[in-house]
Amino acid sequence: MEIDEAIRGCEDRRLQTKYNNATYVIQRALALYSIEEVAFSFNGGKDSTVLLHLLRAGYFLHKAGQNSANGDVKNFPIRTIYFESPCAFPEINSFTYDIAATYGLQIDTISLDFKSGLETLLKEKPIRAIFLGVRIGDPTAVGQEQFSPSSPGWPPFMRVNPILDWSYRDVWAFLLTCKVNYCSLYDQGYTSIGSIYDTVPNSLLSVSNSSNKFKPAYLLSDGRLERAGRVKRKSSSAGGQLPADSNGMDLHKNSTLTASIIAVGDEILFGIVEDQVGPYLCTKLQSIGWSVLQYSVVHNNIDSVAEEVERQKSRTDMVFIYGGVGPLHSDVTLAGIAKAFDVRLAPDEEFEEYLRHIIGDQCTGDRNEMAQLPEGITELLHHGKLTLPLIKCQNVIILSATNVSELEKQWDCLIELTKSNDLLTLLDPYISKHMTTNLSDVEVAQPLSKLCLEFPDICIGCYRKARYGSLIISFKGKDQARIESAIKALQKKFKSEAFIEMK
Ligand SMILES: Cc1cc2nc3c(=O)[nH]c(=O)nc-3n(C[C@H](O)[C@H](O)[C@H](O)COP(=O)(O)O)c2cc1C
Ligand SMILES: Nc1ncnc2c1ncn2[C@@H]1O[C@H](COP(=O)(O)OP(=O)(O)OP(=O)(O)O)[C@@H](O)[C@H]1O
Ligand SMILES: [Mg+2]
Repeated sequence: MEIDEAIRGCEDRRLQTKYNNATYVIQRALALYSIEEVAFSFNGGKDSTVLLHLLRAGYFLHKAGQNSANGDVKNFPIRTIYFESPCAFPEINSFTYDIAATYGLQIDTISLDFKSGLETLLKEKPIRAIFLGVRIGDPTAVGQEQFSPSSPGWPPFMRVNPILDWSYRDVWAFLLTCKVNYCSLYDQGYTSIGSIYDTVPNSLLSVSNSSNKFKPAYLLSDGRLERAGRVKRKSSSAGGQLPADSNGMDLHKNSTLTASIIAVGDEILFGIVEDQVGPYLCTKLQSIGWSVLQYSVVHNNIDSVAEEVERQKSRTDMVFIYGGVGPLHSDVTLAGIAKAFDVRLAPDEEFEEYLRHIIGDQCTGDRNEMAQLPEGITELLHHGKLTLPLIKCQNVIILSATNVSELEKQWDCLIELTKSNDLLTLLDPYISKHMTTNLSDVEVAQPLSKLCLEFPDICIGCYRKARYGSLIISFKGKDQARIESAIKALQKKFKSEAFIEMK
C-alpha cells in the first residue's frame, strides 16, 4: 500500500509517530463499528485530503490484521459525504470529484446545511461514526477529543478525529512525503479554505514585488497563521478591525478604538517594584490613536487574571497583558486567559519548537508547561526580530516585556506585523498640550466645567504634582486646531498670562 510504504520509508520520525497514532485511531474505529456504520466527511480541503489517505492506509492495515488486505487504489468502501455549497470554490468542487473518481469513493452529495443534512442522512443510513479532518487550532476543535460524541442538539453519532493533534507542518509533511494530489488553490497561496466569500490567499505568502503572486501553502512558516487568509468579519472585539472602503483605505481614521492594560504582578501590589511597562504602553497606544480605558494590576493568581481578562475582553477592542508568563509557579497568565475564554491549556507544538531553540531540550517534552497555550483561540505572532513569537488569544495580546526597552522592541514588531496582518488598526495619533496655572482650583473649577461642554471632542483633565504647587490642565484630542481653540477659549475667561504652556 503506497501510503504506508511512503511513510515507513521516510526519515521523518515525527511524521511516522503521527501516522501511527492516526492509523491506530482509525483501526480502533473500524474495530468498533462495521463498515456500513462509518462515514468519511470529505470536502476537498488539505486536512480532509490527509484524512482520505490515512483512511485508505488504516483500512488496509485493518484488513491486513484479518489477512484480507488488498492494496488496490480503488479499494475504499467507506461511505463518503460531501456537503456541497454554491459558495464553494470551483477548484474545491472539481478536486473533490476528481479524487472520488481516482480512488473510487462512493460520495453522497448533500445540499443541505450540516445539521439538517446529517439528520436526513442518519435517518436513512445506519451511520454511527463519522471521520473528520478537524485539527486542534480549528475554531470548531475546542473541547473535542479523538472520539467525541456529536454535540447536544445534533443527531447522535461519534465524531472521530484521527488528525486532531496534527500541526499545519505535519499536514504538509504528509502530503509532500506521500506525493499525493491536493487542491490547486494551495499552490496559489491559500492556506485554509472556507467559502469564496470569506477566503483569500494568505498575505504572509505574497511574493514581495507582486501584489497578486503567492507562494505555495506548504511554505507558510508559522502554521498558527493558516487562517490569516480568512476574511475577518466585522466585530467590535476582533482586534479593532474597522471597515475599509473598496481601496482598502480606512474610513474611520478618526474613530476611537479602546484598549485595556493588565499587569500581572504581586511585586507591584506589594509595592516593591514600580511598573514602567504599563505607563509606557499607554503612550504607545495614544501614538496610534487608541484610547486606554483601564490599566489594572492583578495578583499572580489564575482567578484574579481570569476575572480581569473576562471583564476587559468584552469591554475594550484589545487587551494587553504582561507579567506572569514563563515556567515558574507564579506564571499563571496563560492559564488565567484560558479560564476567561472557557478553554483548556493544550500543548502547542509550534511554540514548543521555538522554546526548544532558545532553551534546548532541558525544558521541553511532556512537562513543558511553557508550551501549553489556550486551545483553539491562540495565534502566534512571529517577527524575525523576536526570539519568541508574541501570543494573541482572540483580542488579548500577551507581551513578555519586563521593562521599557523590551516593550519598545515588542511594540515595534507589533506595529510592523500590523502592516501585513491587520493586527491593530492604526488611527490618527492623539495630541496633547499641557498648561500650568497658579490660579486656585476654586477659581478655575466652573469655567473649566463649561469648557468641557463647549469642547466635548477634547479630553480636558487637571492634575497637580503637589497639593500647593501649580495646577496642570491637559488637553487631549486628535485635532490640533480644536485643542488650540479650547486653550484660547480658556485663556479668554481669565487673563491670558494666567496659563503657561508646559514643554
Ligand atoms: C460531519 C460533520 C459533523 C459535525 N458535527 C458537529 C457537532 O456535533 N457539533 C457541532 O457543533 N458542529 C458540528 N459540525 C459543524 C462543524 O463543527 C463546523 O461548524 C463546520 O465544520 C463549519 O465550519 P466553518 O464555519 O468553518 O465552515 C459538524 C460538521 C460536519 C461536516
Ligand atoms: N463541506 C463539507 N463537506 C464535508 N465535510 C466537511 C465540509 N466542511 C468541513 N468538513 C469536515 O470538517 C473538516 C475540517 O474542515 P476544515 O475546513 O478545517 O479543513 P479542510 O477543509 O480539510 O482544510 P482547510 O483547513 O485547508 O480548509 C474537514 O476536514 C471535513 O472532514
Ligand atoms: Mg476548509
